[in-house]
Amino acid sequence: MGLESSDMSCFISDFVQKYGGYAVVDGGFATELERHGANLNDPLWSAKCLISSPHLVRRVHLDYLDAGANIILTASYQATIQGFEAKGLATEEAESLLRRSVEIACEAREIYYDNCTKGSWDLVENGNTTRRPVLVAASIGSYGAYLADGSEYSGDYGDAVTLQKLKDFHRRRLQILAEAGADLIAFETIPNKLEAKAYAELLEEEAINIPAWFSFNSKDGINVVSGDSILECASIADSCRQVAAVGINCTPPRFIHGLILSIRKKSSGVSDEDFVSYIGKWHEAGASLFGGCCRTTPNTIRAISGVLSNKSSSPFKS
Ligand code: MET
Ligand SMILES: [Zn+2]
Repeated sequence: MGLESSDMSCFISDFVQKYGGYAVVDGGFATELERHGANLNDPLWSAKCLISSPHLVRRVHLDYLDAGANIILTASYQATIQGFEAKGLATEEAESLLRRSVEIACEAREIYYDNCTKGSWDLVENGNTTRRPVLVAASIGSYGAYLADGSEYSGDYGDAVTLQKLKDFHRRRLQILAEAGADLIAFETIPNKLEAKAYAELLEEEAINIPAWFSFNSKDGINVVSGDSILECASIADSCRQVAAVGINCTPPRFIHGLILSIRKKSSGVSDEDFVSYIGKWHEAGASLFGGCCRTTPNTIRAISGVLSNKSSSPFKS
């Protein structure tokens, strides 16, 4: 898929507008892999399953689709060429695993579509029934995720990590994932301004022709984890023509409302009840993409999907 630049920045808003004013994103991928018995105690974390158990990756995508997600994120969050090479894989093998992460998500989507009993997920559009669409977002985790030292939650990479170093680190993976057949790129758990800038510059330099979303994480509800201003981070995203949405992930639900108000753009987002009790407020604050992250499960997503579909039948402020 390739889009004109104006189509890219409106891609998410057009999508949510067309399908009821919101979209449901999946929840914790690694969390659900572990629930199925995967041992992710490894520098590759969830991406380890791309090597050892691709069937489980497909299973987890299907769990989230069955739970009502209509945007699923690939298992590539912690999949990096450098990380695979550190395991002894050749560069070509590493690159093909990245492509595989997108293919597996697309396969799960096909299986899901095939299994949908007619009527259950159909939307009526201009009098015709259409299939409820599912988007595949290629996940890109931050440099800190590759380091596997928790620095995606501090945003502190040290002075040696420059803008150029981050761009060099991310460039090839971004190129591969953008050409692998995903509908969009999901940059997740962005902990600082520097990395947001690196992504924005790479999207431009590489002329990436699918849209992207930027998702930051926060531990105080005010700034991103590094202490950089969420507003400054969001404006880096805003000024990039390929960025179609800005949001928050892997952040305690109690912080999300304030952050949405700060960002004033689109947002994605731990007991299930807790999580779900916030959804209406987040929607009213202007968010339109709702999902989970670590420690959320298909049950969380089912509950979110339920709340939103009930709400959309009543007048909804946005
Ligand atoms: N999409 C990734 C996952 O759910 C994001 C993790 S945030 C540390 O495993
Ligand atoms: Zn997370």
